[in-house]
Formats: sequence, structure tokens, C-alpha cells
Amino acid sequence: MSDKKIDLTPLKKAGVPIFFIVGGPGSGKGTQCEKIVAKYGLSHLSSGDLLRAEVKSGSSRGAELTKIMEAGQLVPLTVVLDLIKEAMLKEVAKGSKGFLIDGYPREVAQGDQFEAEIMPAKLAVYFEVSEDTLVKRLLKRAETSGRADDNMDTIKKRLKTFNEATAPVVAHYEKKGKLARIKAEGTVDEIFAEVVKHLDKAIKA
Ligand SMILES: Nc1ncnc2c1ncn2[C@H]1C[C@H](O)[C@@H](COP(=O)(O)OP(=O)(O)OP(=O)(O)O)O1
Ligand SMILES: Nc1ncnc2c1ncn2[C@H]1C[C@H](O)[C@@H](COP(=O)(O)O)O1
Ligand SMILES: [Mg+2]
Repeated sequence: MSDKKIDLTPLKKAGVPIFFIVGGPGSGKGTQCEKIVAKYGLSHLSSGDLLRAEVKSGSSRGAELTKIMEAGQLVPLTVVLDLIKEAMLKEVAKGSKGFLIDGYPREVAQGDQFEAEIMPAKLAVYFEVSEDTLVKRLLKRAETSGRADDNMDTIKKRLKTFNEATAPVVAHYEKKGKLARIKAEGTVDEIFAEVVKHLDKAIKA
């Protein structure tokens, strides 16, 4: 990352569809995105994965990012948005058919800034899952994930951040008529069947 302005012309010219994928920690965003990629061939960019890669790269801000993520808090908007822009540009250069932006927006301002600077999203897909289920899934994932934030202490903090900062995102896109609210307590395939209904409709529109 640098302070240089990112030239978004190729991304804007591509004009491909963009879907925001929103949900609490462990709601199944990554799991469903994998299935969407397999069916629709869209490019999947997870803001959390991009941040973890940035930490792994050993960049100067890695230590600062680790601290924020282990505290279950949100990293600054410009840091995430710049990582997403760079990743989108790389995908567009490879001929991307469209994007799943997983874990973004985490706060209303993130969505507004993304849409103002890049392009409006077609739809925000929201996976609605109870806190009990989220905790169960994350504790199970903790057995194998190696993720520093898959522990009870950080999970509680991530849920608090979700309720305070991200729940308003859901209301924001609902008000704009751009929200697909999907009850996501069932099996992966049951949830995916609902996802397909919404994506097919949005892609045709
Ligand atoms: N429908 C489901 N039923 C049971 N387990 C599921 C379901 N969907 C996903 N999982 C599992 C897979 C993972 O171990 C865990 C969390 O799913 P995952 O796709 O990683 O969530 P996520 O991407 O929303 O979480 P995070 O925000 O932490 O990255 O739950
Ligand atoms: N869009 C984001 N804004 C701020 N912080 C973010 C964003 N996406 C991820 N993060 C940080 C905070 C999260 O707790 C961790 C892990 O993200 P995840 O999507 O759960 O993998 O990264
Ligand atoms: Mg994920």
C-alpha cells in the first residue's frame, strides 16, 4: 500500500456487476462465495482475506492491523478500500465477469465511499444468522482455522462490532431496495438455493 492515488479507469470501464456480501462473523459468507464462484464465475474478494494477506506480507502496518483484528474491531476505511481497489484492478485485468465483495461494507460509510468512487453495487446479500449459531460455527472453525480471531474473547468483540457498526448497513441497503436478506441457519445447499434465486434475478435486471 502507498499514498499514490489509484487509477480506477479500467475498473469503471469494465462496468461488471458488483455484489456486497454481508453477515455476522461465521454467517457463511466465505462458504457461500465459494459456491457462487463455482456457478457464476464471479471474482471473490474477501476484505478479511486481503487484510490477513497484508499482515502476512510483513508490511509496516501489519502489526497495527493484527492488533485491531485481534480486538475484533474494524480497520480504517481507507486501508480496506485501497486493498479492495488494487485487488479489483488485478481481477479486471484478467477479464473478471463481476465481483463478490465479501465482508464489505462493515459500516455504512464504507459502502457509500465504495459506490461513490467505484460503482454502485447491484445488491447487498445479507446472511441472517442467530448469535448462538454464529458462536457455535466459529468455535468449530477454531479447531482447524488457525485464525487468531477464532477464540471466544475475540468472537464476543466481533459480535459487538457487528451489532453496532454493521447492522446499520443492512438497514441502509434495505431502505434503498438493494438488500437480499437470506435466512442462513440451514444447510449450505439450502442457503445456496436461496442465494441463486436472488442472484439470477439481480443479474437479469
Ligand atoms: N450453513 C452452514 N451450516 C453449518 N456450518 C456452516 C454453514 N455455513 C458455513 N459453515 C461453517 C464453515 C465455517 O467453519 C464456519 C464459518 O463459515 P464461513 O464461511 O467461514 O463464515 P464467514 O466467512 O461469514 O466468517 P468470517 O466473517 O469470520 O470470515 O461455519
Ligand atoms: N470491510 C472491513 N472493514 C474493516 N475491517 C475489516 C473489514 N473486513 C475485515 N475487517 C477486519 C475486521 C474483522 O474482524 C477481520 C476479519 O474479517 P473477516 O471478514 O471476518 O475475515 O478483519
Ligand atoms: Mg470469511
